[in-house]
Amino acid sequence: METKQLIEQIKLKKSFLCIGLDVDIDKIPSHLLEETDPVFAFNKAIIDATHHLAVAYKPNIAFYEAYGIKGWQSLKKTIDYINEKYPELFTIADAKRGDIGNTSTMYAKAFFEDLNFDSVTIAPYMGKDSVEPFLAFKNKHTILLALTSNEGAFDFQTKDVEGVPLYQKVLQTSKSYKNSENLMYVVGATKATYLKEIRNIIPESFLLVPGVGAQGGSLDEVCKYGKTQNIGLLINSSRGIIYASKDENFAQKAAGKAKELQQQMAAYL
Ligand SMILES: O=c1ccn([C@@H]2O[C@H](COP(=O)(O)O)[C@@H](O)[C@H]2O)c(=O)[nH]1
Repeated sequence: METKQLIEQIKLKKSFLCIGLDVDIDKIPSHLLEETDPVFAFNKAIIDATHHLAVAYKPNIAFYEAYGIKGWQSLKKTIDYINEKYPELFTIADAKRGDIGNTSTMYAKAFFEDLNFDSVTIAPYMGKDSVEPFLAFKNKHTILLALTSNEGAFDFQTKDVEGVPLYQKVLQTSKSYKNSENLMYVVGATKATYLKEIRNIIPESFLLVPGVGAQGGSLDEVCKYGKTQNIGLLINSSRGIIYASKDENFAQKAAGKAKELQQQMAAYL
């Protein structure tokens, strides 16, 4: 998907909500366990109930890999369902990959060609030749970890490197990569105050912002410091939406939680 289509959807839906499909079989309603593929049944119900309130969906790949072949099949069915029924939705494989170039190319093929995601999250630690194979794909987006939402972000990401914090070095250096127009970045909602500095370096790039809801980040703070003219934000909530209820009406309850966030977002559009 081209960035301009994503921006059109944000304006149309008055939403920059990304719903995280982090499906833990122990947390889904028990009646779904009778289905042939409970994870897909859960995702399908959540997507059908919330697609008008969100512009993006982000399955975290760990939640599928944890169930082996079955998990990968559930992931494939989920992405195929979105691409066929709701092609206007932006899809993110939260996989945090990155390796030597030869291997990164195969990761890129897996997520962009075989699964047909619009974007994938990448760890920047191995540098330019580990990121550029992802950037080579037209109309696909590489979402580089910049400043993550967890406490451990302070172990390395904020440490000084040649006079600037490492996360700022990642932002600056990545701008020189080939096809850098295909870059987006991850910045945690729990680090909202850093967004002012971040916007000085990357004024227009889209940011994937996890950490509202279960991790306690504030949507208003993120918008205050990180919003651009085109919004430039995809704010993710996973557990806070998908586990709103364990009852038969779980999808409607999830839609209620998504609507709360969408209405907050509408005020900025
Ligand atoms: O810095 C980061 C990067 C990725 N994540 C992922 O986002 C979701 C957040 O889930 P919640 O349930 O809304 O807390 C999850 O998949 C994380 O692995 C992140 O939280 N922070």
